Amino acid sequence: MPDARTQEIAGEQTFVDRVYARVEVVRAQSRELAREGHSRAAAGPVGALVERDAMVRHAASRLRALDAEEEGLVFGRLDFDDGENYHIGRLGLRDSDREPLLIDWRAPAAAAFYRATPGEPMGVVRRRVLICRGPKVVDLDDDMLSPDDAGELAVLGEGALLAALRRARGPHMRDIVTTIAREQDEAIRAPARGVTLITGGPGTGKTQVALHRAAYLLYTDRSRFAGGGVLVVGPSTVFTTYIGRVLPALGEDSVHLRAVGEMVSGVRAVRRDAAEVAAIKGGERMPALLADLMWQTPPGAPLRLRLVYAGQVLTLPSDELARARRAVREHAEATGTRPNAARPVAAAVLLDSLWSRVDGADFDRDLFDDEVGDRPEFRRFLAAWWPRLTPDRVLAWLADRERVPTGGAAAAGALAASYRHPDWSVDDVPLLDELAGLLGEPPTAPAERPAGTASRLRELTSGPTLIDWFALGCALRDGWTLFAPGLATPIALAGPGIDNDAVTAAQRWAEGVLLGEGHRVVGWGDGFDPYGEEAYVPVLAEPLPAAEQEEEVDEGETYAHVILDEAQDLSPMECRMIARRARYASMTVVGDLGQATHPLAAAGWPDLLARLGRRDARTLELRTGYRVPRTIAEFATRYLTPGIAATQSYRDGGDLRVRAASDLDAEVRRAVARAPRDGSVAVIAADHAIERLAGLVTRDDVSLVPASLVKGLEFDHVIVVEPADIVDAEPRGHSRLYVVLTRAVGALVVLHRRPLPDGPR
Ligand SMILES: Nc1ncnc2c1ncn2[C@@H]1O[C@H](COP(=O)(O)OP(=O)(O)OP(=O)(O)O)[C@@H](O)[C@H]1O
Repeated sequence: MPDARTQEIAGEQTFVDRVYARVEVVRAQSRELAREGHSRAAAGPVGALVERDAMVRHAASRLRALDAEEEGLVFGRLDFDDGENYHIGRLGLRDSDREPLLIDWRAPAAAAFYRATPGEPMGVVRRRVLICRGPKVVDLDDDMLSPDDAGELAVLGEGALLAALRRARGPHMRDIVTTIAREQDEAIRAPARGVTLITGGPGTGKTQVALHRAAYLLYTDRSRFAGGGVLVVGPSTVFTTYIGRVLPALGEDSVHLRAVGEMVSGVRAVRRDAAEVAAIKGGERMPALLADLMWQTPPGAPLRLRLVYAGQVLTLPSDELARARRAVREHAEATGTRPNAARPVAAAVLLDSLWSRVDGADFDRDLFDDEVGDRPEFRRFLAAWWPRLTPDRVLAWLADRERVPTGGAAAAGALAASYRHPDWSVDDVPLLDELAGLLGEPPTAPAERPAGTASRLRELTSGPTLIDWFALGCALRDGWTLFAPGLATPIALAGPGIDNDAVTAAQRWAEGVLLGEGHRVVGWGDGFDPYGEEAYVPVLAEPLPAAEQEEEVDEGETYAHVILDEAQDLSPMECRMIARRARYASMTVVGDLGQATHPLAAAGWPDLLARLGRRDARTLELRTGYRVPRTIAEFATRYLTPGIAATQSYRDGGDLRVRAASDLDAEVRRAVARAPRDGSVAVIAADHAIERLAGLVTRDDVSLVPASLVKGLEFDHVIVVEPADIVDAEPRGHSRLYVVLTRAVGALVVLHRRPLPDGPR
């Protein structure tokens, strides 16, 4: 006769078998849908494409979700006081009658699974965690929530939680969907709008909450968040790799997960600059400094312009060219024109200077502009004197002390030295991003610009909006066709039959549009439309003053929700880079001021929110630490910044060994050799010591990690080498050591030859 528990397990197994059978049916249906979608597209007309895409996308994502959830698909059950019960799983499923079979953990009905307590049972009498291995139920963990049955429970699902915490850590973080704690659930399900600030000490589950929140938001409003995009930003590539599997395991692969060093496409920076350099690059003065730098004379620009016109030698010497460059900048800044769009302005200013040197009243200014402006030698000079600038090209000028007022010689030297590396640092990335916006793109030249229209189009391409063409076509069809800036297709058509009134009306209308773009039309002339057909093109006057122009909105890469992990460390420049992508986004900001190590880390959360351009946030605090056992946490707390509350460890015990050693290298070798073979092991030391230690850490299964890269990571067994070196390496060395000492899940070995550092004052 099987005991009651075995019977219960068997009962749950029957249910889980039903779920898996249903999964197979749905999987087959999804495959069929995908196949059908493909065959319809192969056979059908173009119109079927849209339908096909929607079908295939839906089927594919369903299939992916089902594959990802193979393990532990069903993990919970709630029994209510009215006799009802239902099961909770990683995804929602209906049976063949469309009745709910399994409730998605993110659904409102599943919230009670994480939140019901004996004091506030929410109608739940029993909360059951199913412990499964694949499709097999191996154990159950019940909480009876009726006060009569159980009294006060310390923690819901304690058995399952302890089992999860004791499990050896691997190279990747695992999701916690089975054991989310109540305070964590409140943070995960907080409303999407505005800013949600989630704080808590090391190991309180902030990263887990951030990732589960991303999955939750996508579940609650998929069209908004999948369409607009969700961005999760982490401190390093090591970190994003470590957490990279959690969202796919939760069935979400549409979230953009990026390290700060990977926010600019084409750049993958992993190296951090020394604190003094990071403090310059990340600082509030940098935007103004870059905005000045980009107008400076590019290295290698020609120093003199010499031309012969009508037998006269016209020369612009270097001081005149410097004056001209200032004039271009003034004009461009007044009209909101960015450097890469300002070459036509540069051409006009140079032609002005050259014209002022022409001797004789018989020459015509327009003819002069057209003739000289189109000369190859003038074009070549212009391209060299006003080259197209790229962010990396301008950023490299920061290494030139003559150009950059950085303060002391030591700081300037350190800044210059930072650019001797062959690669960019993480601290350079926000600067590259800022410059990309500041420099702008050059106006795209029409494929074949008809001769003689150069001067007419010149001002069109120098305004704040890139204008490729603005033309009124009258030969393309019977009527008129109006083309707007940058569009190859017409924005308005009229016809049939061209009469003068219609053309005049169209011109007036076009002039109104152009005025809105900040240009005054002084006449119309012959030109070509985007198809190369003859058309009227507007002859434009100077752009109107900037104040009367509409502000340009550069959409760039933006998201519907942005989640920032380890946000305490974001410098002002990093915040600007993120804020540009979060222009229309709600945000989740996650961090711990006790782990702030960046030299420009914000003094407090209001300060950080202000850097992000936000003011108010709903704040949720996580108080229980799930990673670090108490003994280790207490040791680490001596390096915690005064005034910040220590985290309460959920777990007792922990294995802490602090050993003074006269032969540190021998001690490191010994500690590595003795480290356990199961679970993850790391040796952590000051960055400058890593190369030396590489020869001592000979086991492949032991990671050697520089202190600057351990943020957000965890290991079962941690060996910390020479804490005093870690503290001395940077201004916020105590916080760095605090981060290092809070990485251990099971055991911490601290090896030192120098005295252990004192705590911060
Ligand atoms: N409810 C939970 N159930 C099981 N494990 C949990 C739970 N909450 C947190 N953990 C585990 O605790 C560890 C720490 O979580 P996490 O890394 O999210 O904390 P953190 O607050 O981001 O830490 P840090 O600030 O040090 O980076 C992880 O192994 C995580 O899986």
